[in-house]
Amino acid sequence: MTSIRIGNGYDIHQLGPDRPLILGGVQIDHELGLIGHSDADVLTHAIMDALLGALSLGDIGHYFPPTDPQWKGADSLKLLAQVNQLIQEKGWQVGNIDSVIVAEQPKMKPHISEMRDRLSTTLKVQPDQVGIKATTNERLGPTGREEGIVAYTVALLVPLT
Ligand SMILES: Nc1ccn([C@@H]2O[C@H](COP(=O)(O)O)[C@@H](O)[C@H]2O)c(=O)n1
Ligand SMILES: C[C@@]1(CO)OP(=O)(O)OP(=O)(O)OC[C@H]1O
Repeated sequence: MTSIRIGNGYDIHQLGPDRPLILGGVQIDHELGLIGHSDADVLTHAIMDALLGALSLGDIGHYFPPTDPQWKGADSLKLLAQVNQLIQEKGWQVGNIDSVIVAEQPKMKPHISEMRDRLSTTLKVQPDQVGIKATTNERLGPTGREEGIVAYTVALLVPLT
């Protein structure tokens, strides 16, 4: 019987005007926001894919199709709560997750503590089980040109106790 499972997740969303910038469930003041069918919370999407991937359960598009009007403007933290429920029903829980946000602007550092609080509450774990880091892309490529924001996540699952 396997006693740990690992998964990884990646997502990218385009930046544009007249959209909120929501990352890890936290709305951040910025002149541009992320474009998507849902609230386009790229960090929470990467986390969901990492959790699903750890149990070979497919990806978020399978559970929340971007073609389904039900998910228009969806609060991604609510989707994460559903994914967390699914992994718990399968007998697993989050051991820890670690994410990187790639964004030229704005500075994430002032918001990371609140993101960790919101995500850990949703995942029913402690904030120290949710790592979030940020980096610029040194002005290189689409993220460096501020055309979008990327997030990567690695997740470790342990048996539910
Ligand atoms: N959107 C961002 C990007 C970076 N940070 C913080 O700045 C540090 C330096 O970033 P470099 O890309 O120049 O290496 C990084 O370690 C983060 O602490 C940030 O808060 N928000
Ligand atoms: C959660 C969903 C729901 O439409 O969000 P989107 O904003 O479409 O974002 P994307 O990461 O392109 O695909 C995931 C979707 O399942």
